[in-house]
Formats: sequence, C-alpha cells, structure tokens
Amino acid sequence: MGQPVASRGRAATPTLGKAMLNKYARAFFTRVLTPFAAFLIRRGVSPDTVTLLGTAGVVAGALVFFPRGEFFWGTIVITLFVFSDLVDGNMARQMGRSSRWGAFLDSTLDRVADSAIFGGFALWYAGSGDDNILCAVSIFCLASGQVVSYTKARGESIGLPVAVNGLVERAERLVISLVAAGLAGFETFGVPGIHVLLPIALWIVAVGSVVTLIQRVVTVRRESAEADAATGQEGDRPGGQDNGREQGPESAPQDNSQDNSQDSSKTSSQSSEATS
Ligand SMILES: CCCCCCCC/C=C\CCCCCCCC(=O)OC[C@H](COP(=O)(O)O[C@@H]1[C@H](O)[C@H](OP(=O)(O)O)[C@@H](O)[C@H](O)[C@H]1O)OC(=O)CCCCCCC/C=C\CCCCCCCC
Ligand SMILES: Nc1ccn([C@@H]2O[C@H](COP(=O)(O)O)[C@@H](O)[C@H]2O)c(=O)n1
Ligand SMILES: [Mg+2]
Ligand SMILES: [Mg+2]
Repeated sequence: MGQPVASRGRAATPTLGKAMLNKYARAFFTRVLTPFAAFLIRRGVSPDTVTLLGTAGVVAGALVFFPRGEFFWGTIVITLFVFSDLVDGNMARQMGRSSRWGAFLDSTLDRVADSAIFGGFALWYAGSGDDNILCAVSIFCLASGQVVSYTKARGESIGLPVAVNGLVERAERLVISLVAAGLAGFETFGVPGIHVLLPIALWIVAVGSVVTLIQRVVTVRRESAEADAATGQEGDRPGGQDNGREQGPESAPQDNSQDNSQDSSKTSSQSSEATS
C-alpha cells in the first residue's frame, strides 16, 4: 500500500496532458487568495464551512438565476462563490489540517456545484429558452463532466496513478461556460446577438469532455494493463478482482502520505500537480 500499483518499481509517473488552467492559473490564484484564506482562519472559520457555503452559493446562483435566463447575475453570484473551492484547500494547507475527509467533501461537493450549473442551463433551454437540442447538450455537459471526474477517482481508487488530466478538466469546464454565460447575460442590457456565446461554449465543453474522457480511459487502460502485468494478475478472471471491489493489498485505496508532505490527502496525480 502507499504507492499506486502501476508506478511501483519505477520512477513516479509524471502527470501528462495537464490542463492549462490547473497548470498556470492555480499558482496565481493561490498567491492572490492566500491573504483572504489567512483572514478567514484568524476569524475562526473552518475549511469545511468554506466548502459548504461556497457550494451552497454556487447552487443557489445557478438554480435561481439560470433557469430564468438571468445569466449575468447568475454568473456574478456563482463567480463570487466558486473561488471558495480554491480558498478551502488553501486554508487547510495553511492550518496544516489537510485531511482525507476534506478531500472527499471538496470533490463530492464539486460534483453538486457542477450539476447545478449545467442543470441550470438545461432548465433554461427546457423552458423559456425553448431549445431541445441545447437542453440535451447541457445535460450532456453535466453527465460527461461527472463521468470525466469519475474516471480519475475510480482509477485512483484501484491504485493507478491516472497520470493524465486531459484537455478539459473541471476548471476549463467552468471557465468556458461561465465566461460565456456572463457575456451572454449582456443581451439583457441591450447587446444584440451576444447570447450565441453560451451555445458555442456548451458545444465546446461537450466535445472537449468527450476528448478528455477518451484521454483518461486510454490512460487507465494502459496503466491497468501495466499494473496487472507487473503483479501477475488477470483483471478479468472469473470471480477475481475485476473492479477493485475485493480489497487486496494491490487494490486498496492509496495511502498518499508519502506523496505530498504538505497534504496527506492528495492523490498521486494531485501531488504531481501541486509540485509542478
Ligand atoms: C465584463 C464582465 C464579463 C462577465 C463575464 C465574466 C464572468 C466571469 C466568469 C467566470 C469565472 C469563472 C471562474 C471559475 C473558476 C473556477 C475555479 C475552480 O473552481 O477551479 C476548481 C479547481 C479546484 O481544484 P480541485 O482539486 O478542488 O478540483 C478537482 C478537479 O476539479 C478534478 O476535476 P476533473 O477530474 O473533473 O477534471 C476532480 O476530479 C476532483 O474531484 C476535484 O476535486 O481549481 C483549479 O483547477 C485551479 C485552476 C483555477 C483557475 C481559475 C481560473 C479563473 C479564470 C478566470 C477568472 C476570470 C474572473 C473574471 C471575473 C469578472 C467578473 C465580472
Ligand atoms: N474542506 C476542505 C477542503 C479541502 N481540503 C484539502 O484541500 C485539497 C483541495 O485543495 P483545493 O486547493 O483544490 O481546494 C483537498 O484534497 C484536501 O486535502 C481540506 O482538507 N478540507
Ligand atoms: Mg477546494
Ligand atoms: Mg474542489
């Protein structure tokens, strides 16, 4: 235990295909948000509170405004709250209290927030937006985003490094769709034709998610074949460890305490992101 199966006996696999925002923007926002995170800590606020309130704000912004076509104000409210996702981890690290529970809560509530955002778009197009195809594209963005996240979570839970993030990970999905929604909201203030940005963004997120899904599935396929070859296991033998549910030592959830001295709850791939 401790190290992903596929990386045992060789150097740690670098994370390939790192998405642009996680690579370049995270460090910038970490610097900008660190004083605010320190302020919240001094006021006795906990990282879990920030995670919960941030998610509640995103969900409220998305489900109150988007179904009514109020994209400008919806985006403003969501933007105010969505950065809590960078603040909570920042606080936990400053406090030296990064935890597995915190990692679980953070990722789980990310899924809730994403569902509300793309669900809000779907509700608009199903109602007054009156466009069945864009309603379907919004639902596709919602579902494919969840599946993209699941591939990494499941791959890591069966002990693989999943050393790829792919073209469009969560930060890209959010930035592309929210910038477009915010700008589309200017239609209400008299800017003609700008609402077309939202459909364009949804199509980009939908296609990008498919590409990302393929990148991750191909990576997990390769890594699991390598891991099975290295350990002499057959992944598809009858009654065998077909899916990691039988928790032998090779398939047990990782103890990442060796991976990242600052954050024992990070997965191996998150560790490589954090250190690059
Ligand atoms: C003139 C006005 C125009 C009006 C329109 C403009 C409005 C502004 C619009 C949008 C800004 C949206 C910003 C959204 C930023 C989102 C940042 C964020 O939440 O990033 C999340 C991520 C956190 O990492 P985690 O480790 O918690 O997440 C993991 C990850 O998501 C995995 O993803 P997946 O596998 O699904 O791919 C999950 O698997 C895992 O479970 C999960 O835990 O942070 C990053 O990734 C770091 C990068 C942050 C980049 C932020 C970029 C912000 C860019 C532009 C902001 C512009 C702001 C302009 C404001 C203007 C206001 C008028
Ligand atoms: N309530 C929380 C939230 C997060 N964490 C830790 O932060 C990591 C995520 O960092 P972000 O910069 O992406 O927010 C997460 O893996 C946890 O280790 C926490 O402990 N408690
Ligand atoms: Mg977070
Ligand atoms: Mg998060």
